Amino acid sequence: MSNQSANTPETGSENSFTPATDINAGRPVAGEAAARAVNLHKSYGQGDTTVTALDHVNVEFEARKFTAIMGPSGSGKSTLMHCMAGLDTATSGSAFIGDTDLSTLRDKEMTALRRDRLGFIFQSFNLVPTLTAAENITLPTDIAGRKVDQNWFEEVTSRLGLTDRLKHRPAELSGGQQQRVACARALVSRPDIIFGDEPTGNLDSNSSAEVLNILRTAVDKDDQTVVIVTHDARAASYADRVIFLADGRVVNEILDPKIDDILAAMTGIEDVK
Ligand SMILES: Nc1ncnc2c1ncn2[C@@H]1O[C@H](COP(=O)(O)OP(=O)(O)OP(=O)(O)O)[C@@H](O)[C@H]1O
Repeated sequence: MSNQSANTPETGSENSFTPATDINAGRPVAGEAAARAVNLHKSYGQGDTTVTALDHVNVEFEARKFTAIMGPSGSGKSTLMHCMAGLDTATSGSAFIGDTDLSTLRDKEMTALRRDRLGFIFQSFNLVPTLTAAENITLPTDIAGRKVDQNWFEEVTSRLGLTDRLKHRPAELSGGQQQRVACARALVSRPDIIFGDEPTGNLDSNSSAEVLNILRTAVDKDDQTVVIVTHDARAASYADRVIFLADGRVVNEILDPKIDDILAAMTGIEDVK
């Protein structure tokens, strides 16, 4: 399927975008789900001051695909990603990684799952300033007490153009290089799923394209699953699928997204609000 939502055939035709809620958006994916939210609900506060960040979300993230999550500010994107990645807990409902319901895990099991199966890339890089690039990249593997796969380390760092930067500390690297170090750190342990929260948010367009190409390659060549939150239609156009949130609900999705379709969908959602 190309260039249109599975359920909103009008998406993508010029001037004909209908900003209606797509009731099937977030429906079960065709292939195996690497992660899924089942009736996931997250609220903050109580009584009159309750804020609903996620409103009973059901969504699947297909294995070996690149999914982008978009939506207006405050629509629940980061909350969804953080609940899916075990970095935050939902008020009710379940977040699954593969067949594992995260709400059933004890702290130690959650730590092991995050370490063994998930990779993270954040907007703010989150590198340790006193360590070199190489040390930052291998830190999670070192902490886990595991041996770094040296061939894979060399492959990843060379693909990321970091070979001659490995002895530098973060302060001696550009923003784009620091984000590539953060990507290498997420890739080097070969996680099943890489979650990125605005992974290109602090980068110029060249560095953004590099990082997005790396994530695309992780899916196309290395059979990994990538899920990112982004505000940037260009970044989202690297994905196989974009899901759109509004007010804590999945309201639309586009498969094989093109930039214009993404922009039209975003405008539609903002107009409805
Ligand atoms: N710790 C918190 N306490 C209270 N409300 C919160 C908290 N964290 C998030 N929220 C609220 O939950 C809602 C969803 O927030 P979230 O950060 O998931 O949105 P977002 O779509 O990622 O926004 P942005 O694009 O601005 O980063 C917002 O209304 C936000 O104000």
